Amino acid sequence: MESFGTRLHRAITERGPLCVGIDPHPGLLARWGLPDDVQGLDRFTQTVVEALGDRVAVVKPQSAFFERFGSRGVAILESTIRQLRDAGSLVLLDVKRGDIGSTVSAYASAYLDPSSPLYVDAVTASPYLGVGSLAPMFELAAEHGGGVFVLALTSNPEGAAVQQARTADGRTVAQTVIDEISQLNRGATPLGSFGLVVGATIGDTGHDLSGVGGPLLAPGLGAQGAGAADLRTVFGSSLASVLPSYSREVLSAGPDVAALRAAADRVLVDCRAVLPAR
Ligand SMILES: O=c1ccn([C@@H]2O[C@H](COP(=O)(O)O)[C@@H](O)[C@H]2O)c(=O)[nH]1
Repeated sequence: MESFGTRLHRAITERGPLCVGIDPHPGLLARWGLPDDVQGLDRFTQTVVEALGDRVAVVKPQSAFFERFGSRGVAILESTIRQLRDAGSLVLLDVKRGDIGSTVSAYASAYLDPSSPLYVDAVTASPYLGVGSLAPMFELAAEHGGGVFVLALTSNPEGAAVQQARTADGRTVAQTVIDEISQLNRGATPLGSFGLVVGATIGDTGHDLSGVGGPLLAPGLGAQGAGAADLRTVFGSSLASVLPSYSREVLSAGPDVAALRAAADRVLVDCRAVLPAR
């Protein structure tokens, strides 16, 4: 079975280095002329699937915006995941899960076991109960060709106080996460299956990302203020591993399908101007 890293590498080669998030904010639903209810959510996600499912390498539904409608919202998330995968996108579910290991096993089954209704190609995970507590996710991902993106240096301004705090050995908390994930990817080619989340908003923090060997998801572009040019400052010599991620910047072009496609094409051109050819 092909690893997630191999599948992601191919998707990026074929479709370009871009992840687009599905974040149906109430304000976006209103802007699209849709009600803030389950029908509005369904119409919104159907439109994004139609516009981008067959052209963007990775689509990242933000689970919170589906969960806020309860079981009917989660049912729409399930069908959205299936439709995106059928259309050829890799689906990265943004859920930022993390807990003690025995509970992480259940999260792993929920998202990374192919028999689950919420089965996706990859998930986001929080390492703040210890990177080791995420081991059940790493194991199930490896078994079934899935991926895990672990938060390292998040795009929000509050993240730095925790993530850039120094540990007893002098490394930052984030650097310890980076180093542990680098170990997991050792020897993987062309790309490891274990990624990191590093915000495009954080500037030059001096962290060493050169040995990660897996994808570096870069949210914070567009609505949070970072632009493609900021990727150079944040990632330096690791630019070749970056997967830029945009949500509101692209989604605000809807509901017209052609306009959504044009917005995704535009941000991809911006990113290609900065990232090495892949
Ligand atoms: O550090 C992080 C980690 C995750 N996110 C998520 O990405 C999108 C960003 O949406 P935009 O509309 O492009 O701002 C959203 O789902 C966040 O929860 C992040 O922003 N930063």
